[in-house]
Amino acid sequence: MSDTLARLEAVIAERRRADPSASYVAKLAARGRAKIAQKLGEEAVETVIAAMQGDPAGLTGEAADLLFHLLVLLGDAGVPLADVLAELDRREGVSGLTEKAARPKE
Ligand SMILES: N=c1c2ncn([C@@H]3O[C@H](COP(=O)(O)OP(=O)(O)OP(=O)(O)O)[C@@H](O)[C@H]3O)c2ncn1[C@@H]1O[C@H](COP(=O)(O)O)[C@@H](O)[C@H]1O
Repeated sequence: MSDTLARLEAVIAERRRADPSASYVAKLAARGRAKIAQKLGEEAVETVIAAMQGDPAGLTGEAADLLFHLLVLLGDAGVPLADVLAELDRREGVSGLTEKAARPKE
């Protein structure tokens, strides 16, 4: 599964340098990080809507759009996918409830 994401990360890194008139990734990169972040937010909302509508096919497509735009944003920010996956690995087996209970009191 993460092979697919790793391949997509590499494609995005390469396409960032392409002609914006021939590449969606290059066009989005040229518009800057705020635009990329806005697109990610829009895709997140569309994902939520598809889930709440009980539309599995729609949710699949929107989730793919969401992951793609997340990789575009990570690439723009210079954060490797491997770092995100390593963070998930680090959390593996630690209950979210246990982790939350162990947080310092504010
Ligand atoms: N996985 C994707 C992918 N998923 C979604 N999208 C595009 O993301 C865009 C999102 O749709 P929207 O209607 O929200 O976008 P929009 O109308 O362009 O947005 P606005 O200008 O209105 O803000 C569409 O243009 C989709 O085609 C993707 N574009 C590219 N890829 C991958 O990236 C590779 C490189 O793409 P290019 O950079 O275009 O060559 C491709 O080979 C694919 O592997």
